Amino acid sequence: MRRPIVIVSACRQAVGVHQCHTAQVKYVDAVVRGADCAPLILPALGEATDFDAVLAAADGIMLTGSPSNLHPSHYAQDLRDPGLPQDPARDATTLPLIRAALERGIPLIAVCRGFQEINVALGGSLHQAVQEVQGMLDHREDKHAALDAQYGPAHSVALTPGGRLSTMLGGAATIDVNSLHGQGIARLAPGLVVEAVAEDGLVEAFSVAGAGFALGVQWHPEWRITDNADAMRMFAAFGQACRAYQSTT
Ligand SMILES: N[C@@H](CCC(=O)NCCCC(=O)O)C(=O)O
Repeated sequence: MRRPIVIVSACRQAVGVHQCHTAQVKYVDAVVRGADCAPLILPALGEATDFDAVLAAADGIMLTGSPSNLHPSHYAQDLRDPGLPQDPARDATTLPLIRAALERGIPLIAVCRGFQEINVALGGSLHQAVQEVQGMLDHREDKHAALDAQYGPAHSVALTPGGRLSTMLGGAATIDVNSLHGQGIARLAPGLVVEAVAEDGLVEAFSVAGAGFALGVQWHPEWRITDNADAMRMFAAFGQACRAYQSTT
């Protein structure tokens, strides 16, 4: 039997003088080495995407992180800091893709921006700068530190007892996670089930109620995935869900 095909979301950004569709190697590697699936990078074509054709080929979807932010018009707010990177082509690709994938029951795993995209696609909202919200921690990385420090453990999250993520991780109550984001969940979308929260109450992981496998995390399990037993378990469970979905099509 062939490996399940996992669609990996891309960003649209300039590399040198040219516009490119980009997906970081670590996200693609997580699909290969963590989930044992075959990745296909989906360009950020927005409305020009043939969603039916893409979803007919998909056994799973991986929504990646990105330095860019979702445009706040998608959750009815004005843009507070135009200096931060935006990616409207990615917004116009991933938001409809998420809704259509959930309708079809295609397994989803989402990291950081991808996690925020699921919340917004389903009607939730974001804090545009978590660190400016009273009582919240600064969840951003030190951009001057070495990469291993930026992606190293930053804080713990409490997992929902008996929840899908805790169960996936052998009943763990807390895990240490890295943290590289300025935005975060403000209003949780209807239908999302909290799977983990940070010390300041920020929702850091959720699943989608009633969906076969649809898990989003605010942290980066894909970083050095083969060295991270929890991350390998998460992606193995995702790969299993993709194989189960593939067997039904
Ligand atoms: N820009 C958003 C999303 C954060 C995010 O996805 N960070 C990842 C950065 C680079 C990487 O892909 O590793 C925010 O700031 O909240």
